[in-house]
Amino acid sequence: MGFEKITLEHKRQVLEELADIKALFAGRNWFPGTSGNLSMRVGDFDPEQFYFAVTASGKDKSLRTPEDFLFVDKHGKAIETTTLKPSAETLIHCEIYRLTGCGAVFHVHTVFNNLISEFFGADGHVPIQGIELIKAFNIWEENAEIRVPVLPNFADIPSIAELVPGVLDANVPGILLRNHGIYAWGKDAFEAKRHLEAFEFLFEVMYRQLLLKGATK
Ligand SMILES: CSCCC(=O)C(=O)COP(=O)(O)O
Ligand SMILES: [Zn+2]
Repeated sequence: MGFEKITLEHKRQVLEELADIKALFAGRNWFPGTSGNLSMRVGDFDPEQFYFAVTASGKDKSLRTPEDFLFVDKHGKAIETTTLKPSAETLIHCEIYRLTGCGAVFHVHTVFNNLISEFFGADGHVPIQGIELIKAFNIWEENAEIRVPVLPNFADIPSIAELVPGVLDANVPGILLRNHGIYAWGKDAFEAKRHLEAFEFLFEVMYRQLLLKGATK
C-alpha cells in the first residue's frame, strides 16, 4: 500500500501514541542529552514497501513540539517535504522492521544498558538465565536462558545496520550496541514498551547480582 493510501487518522494516532511514549520515557530519564530514538510503523508491513514515523534527529526528547517526528520509507528517507532530519540511527530501525516485520522500535541509552553492554561486549552477547521477567518475551520455559546480542558501536551507522541480520534472534526482541544503548521492538508500541522495560529490569538485576558476587572478568 502506498503512503498516500494510509489514512490521515491512522497517521495521527501513530504520532500521538509515539508522543505519549516519548513523554513517558523522558520522565524516566531514558533520553539523556538528546540521546535515543523511537519509531512506529504506519500501514501494513510488506518487506518491499513499508513506512514508519521516527523521531527527528538531535531534538530534546523531553519536549513535545510539532517538529518531533517525520515519516520515512523502508530506506529511511523522508517521504514528505520537510526540513527535519530523521534520527541518525534510522537505518538500524529500517533493518529491524525489514527483518522482523515488527510494528515499533524503541532505542534508549541508560546507565544499566551501557554498563552491561560493556561488561559482556567482548563475548558478543549478554547471557540472562532464570530471571522471572524473561517471561515478558513470551518465553515460559523453566530456567530459560536468552542471549541478548551486543554489536560494536561503530561511528558509521550503515556498518552497524549490516551486522543486524547476523545477530538477530527471533526469540529475543532486542539488540545492544556496546557502550551505547539498546534497541527493543515489538508487534506494536505496547509490546515494544513491555520488551524494553523487561530488558532494562533484567540489566539492572544482572548489574546488581554481579556487584553482590564481587564479579571481575
Ligand atoms: C547525543 S546521543 C548520540 C546519538 C545517539 O546515539 C542517539 O540515540 C540520538 O540520535 P538521534 O539522531 O536519533 O537524535
Ligand atoms: Zn543512540
